[in-house]
Amino acid sequence: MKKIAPSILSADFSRLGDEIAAVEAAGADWIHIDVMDGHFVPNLTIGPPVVKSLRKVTRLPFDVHLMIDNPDSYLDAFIDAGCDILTVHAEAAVHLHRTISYIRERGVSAGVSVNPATPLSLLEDILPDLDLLLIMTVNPGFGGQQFIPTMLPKIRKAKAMISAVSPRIVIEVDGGINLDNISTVAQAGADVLVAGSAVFASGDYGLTLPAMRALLENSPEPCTFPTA
Ligand SMILES: O=C(CO)[C@H](O)[C@H](O)COP(=O)(O)O
Ligand SMILES: [Fe+2]
Repeated sequence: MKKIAPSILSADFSRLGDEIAAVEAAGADWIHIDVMDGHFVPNLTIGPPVVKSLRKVTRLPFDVHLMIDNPDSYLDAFIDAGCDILTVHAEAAVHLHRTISYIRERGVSAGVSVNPATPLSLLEDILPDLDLLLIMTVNPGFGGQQFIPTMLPKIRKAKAMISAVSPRIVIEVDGGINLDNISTVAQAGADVLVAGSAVFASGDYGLTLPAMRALLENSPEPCTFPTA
């Protein structure tokens, strides 16, 4: 089954615990947590202490998207804070294979994200070592941006690459996903759909998340990872 991962970047930061509980009640599968450092991207968000305190609120998998330079310096802090999936940007990690290997050695699923301008070919040689490939469909840094339509063929290409090499790898798509395009994005090959503003600005999570689920229900590709 395809998964929906609301991004708390667009939640009310003064009530993050309640917001997570509300999207869980409405049917969220994962909680997507955007970490920004003001260097790799021009925005600042949250760090390990916030992730640690949110860990008390839910047992849903925490899908932590690191948009930070020098991610190796912070892997332990986010793993210790309780993330289940830890994704670094290919553009930010100098020794990407070492970084991924370390995340997996620590018992956490390892993801790599690529910006819209970064070719998938960059990952060709390490693809079998990934658990998750996160394709950015906006330029990272902010919620509420428009999906970049030229990313659709990139998702299809990623699906073909992964099917040939290691079909267990999950494809996650992040940026500008809403009720109008979620079905198309899923059919292109996305297993996990991140949605921030489309969920949290919708006013009624109990309507929006089931509506997204209904649009995904005909999606043919199973996603069995992780099971928590
Ligand atoms: O990584 C991100 C931005 O860098 C966010 O996860 C993403 O933008 C989700 O927000 P929205 O669905 O509003 O585009
Ligand atoms: Fe994200």
